[in-house]
Amino acid sequence: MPELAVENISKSFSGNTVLTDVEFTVAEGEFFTLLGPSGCGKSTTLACVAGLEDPDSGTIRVGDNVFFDGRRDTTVPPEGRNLGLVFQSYALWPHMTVADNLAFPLKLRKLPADERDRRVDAALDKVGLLELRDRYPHQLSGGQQQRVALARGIVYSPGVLLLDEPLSNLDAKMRDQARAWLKDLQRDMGITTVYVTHDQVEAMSLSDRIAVFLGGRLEQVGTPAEIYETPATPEVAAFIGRCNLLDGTVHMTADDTTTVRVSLSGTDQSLRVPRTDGLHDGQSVTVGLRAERVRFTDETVVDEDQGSVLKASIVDRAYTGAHYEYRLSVGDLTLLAESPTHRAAADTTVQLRADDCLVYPHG
Ligand SMILES: Nc1ncnc2c1ncn2[C@@H]1O[C@H](COP(=O)(O)OP(=O)(O)OP(=O)(O)O)[C@@H](O)[C@H]1O
Repeated sequence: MPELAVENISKSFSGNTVLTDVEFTVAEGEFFTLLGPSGCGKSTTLACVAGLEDPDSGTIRVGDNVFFDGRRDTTVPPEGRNLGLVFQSYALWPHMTVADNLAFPLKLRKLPADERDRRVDAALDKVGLLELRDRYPHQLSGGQQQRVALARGIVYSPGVLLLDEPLSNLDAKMRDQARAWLKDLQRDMGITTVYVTHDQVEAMSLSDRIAVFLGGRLEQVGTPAEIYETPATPEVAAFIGRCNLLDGTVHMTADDTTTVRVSLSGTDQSLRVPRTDGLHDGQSVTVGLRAERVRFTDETVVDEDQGSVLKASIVDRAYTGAHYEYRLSVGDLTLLAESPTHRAAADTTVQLRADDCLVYPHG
């Protein structure tokens, strides 16, 4: 199966720009997720790939098959793209049985009846619902309806499977089960998949690679580990997980070999961050620091190559079951921390490893 290439697509609705130069490729058999907050343009991107919307410019193709080319005014209608589509609302036809729901797209493709039956049963078998083939949608649970919708998405062996928040109608427990099941199905079938979600845990656990969308632009494309460990911008860092963003100024001396000092705005305390080529004395930076990397310590000093300790006060703590979430104040700054341990004292010190600091120079 060839790769899906989306090149420089832009889109506005009534003069309101919702996509700007969006560009990504999805490799054969890859599970690729479009992740971002509500309204950032994920569904519009998927709709452009599906042919339900036309971009204003750019190109979309699968291998040599051009679906859309803004320069040539080429656009292939959705039914000519051979894509499987599954939406959040399962959109099953209520008056048709499960089997008829699946057979319908095959009828549209004019497949003979015996071939239709064979494919319907094979798809239902894949999602583990063969025995429910003669039921109507209202006789199924939400999770079963979602599986039928997925079976309908794969029944005609599409080149690419497009899924728009397919699990978000399920309760939390069912969603966990469905996620594992969906991942297994995708891997077994080796089908190239584009998945839309605003749920970062879902994106991290399902995807080979994630494209992070913010405000109609693609901020970063990478593996879940890349996105989490080395977010390209402070905005991506803030969107994924719980990340502190602290502004400050670099103070560099000739003795600084591995780390440099950053004096933080809002407090008279400083951090040590890795010395990198792009940094110079006096430079304004934003330092990103994940909440779970803020560690309570009883030490008051630490080797400068390792990082820093800050004096902090605990303002608030919440027990989540897996860990405690702390809100700390450091001068006028607020610092979020996560820890499995309970700290009772109001005043504390926290250790921040230089290697855990994500440094974003301004301008
Ligand atoms: N048909 C339309 N007409 C006008 N504006 C639209 C249309 N479709 C989408 N938009 C706007 O485009 C922007 C992006 O919408 P889109 O549905 O792609 O976002 P999303 O990231 O998928 O959000 P959600 O997770 O809430 O579905 C939003 O501001 C939305 O209001």
